[in-house]
Amino acid sequence: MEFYKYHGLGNDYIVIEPGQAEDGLEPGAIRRICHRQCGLGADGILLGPFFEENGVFGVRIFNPDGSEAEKSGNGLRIFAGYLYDRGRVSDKPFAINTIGGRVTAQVSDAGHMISVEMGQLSFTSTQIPVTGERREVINESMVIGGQRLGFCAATIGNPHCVIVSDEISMDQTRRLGPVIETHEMFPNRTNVQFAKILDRANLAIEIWERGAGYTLASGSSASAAAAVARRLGLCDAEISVHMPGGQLQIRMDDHYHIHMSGPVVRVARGEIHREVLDQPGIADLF
Ligand SMILES: N[C@@H](CCC[C@H](N)C(=O)O)C(=O)O
Repeated sequence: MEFYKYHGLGNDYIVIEPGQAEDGLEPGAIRRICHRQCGLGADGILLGPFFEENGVFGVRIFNPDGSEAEKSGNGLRIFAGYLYDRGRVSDKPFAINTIGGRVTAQVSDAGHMISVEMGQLSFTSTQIPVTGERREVINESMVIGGQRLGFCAATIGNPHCVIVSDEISMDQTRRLGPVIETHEMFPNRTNVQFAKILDRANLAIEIWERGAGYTLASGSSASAAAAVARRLGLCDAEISVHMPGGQLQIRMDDHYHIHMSGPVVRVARGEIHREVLDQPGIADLF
């Protein structure tokens, strides 16, 4: 099975064309390929392009636990870079369909910089989804491990829970992230961001990704955290989001249509051996 690997600020994805995985990619195969020790290792797999109406490119996005994500900011920037490298798009804007909605991508600097119009972010509980009556999920609280945490929730196609805090750390994110990800308030689970406001144009986040765990960067997480910071009146409309893997630039209008841009790096291309997919037991290790 031929693969291409890229990363966006340390958030790494494998691109596989549908023709290379004729039986599709079942969750066990995804877990084996993404496994850091026994497979290729990745924060997810991008299966595409699927060609849809009017030449729009379609992609399916899988998490390393085998679940399917509706959207991924870095995943989409990487997929756009892949299409550019394969000569399927130029430096003009083009559309990509995800199950979380259509986005517009644009490649620049010979495939090193990629921007995506991510769509419109919403804070509405029924869209995210968050349990309970329909409302905007702003400044709510929950008790996690005996600690009361204030949070906001949002969707840009995939769900996010943003906790604004004066102190953020990898340890806290690794400890509380999985508990919040699977909290009963979030029936589809959630991505989690701990966010520290640096000033009106800069925000730092630590990320726990649904289905992937602790990651160095996430485009949809950066979008959600920036939108929450603006909604709370703490930041302006153009924000640099600082993550352990580097920075993404986020810009939004008054209706939370999000524009994101940042770098993508080509890592490798090659062949995934059949025996990776045949390893018994590995699929349960995630
Ligand atoms: N890395 C991503 C998000 C990938 C999907 C996420 N784990 C989910 O399940 O929603 C990004 O850059 O946005």
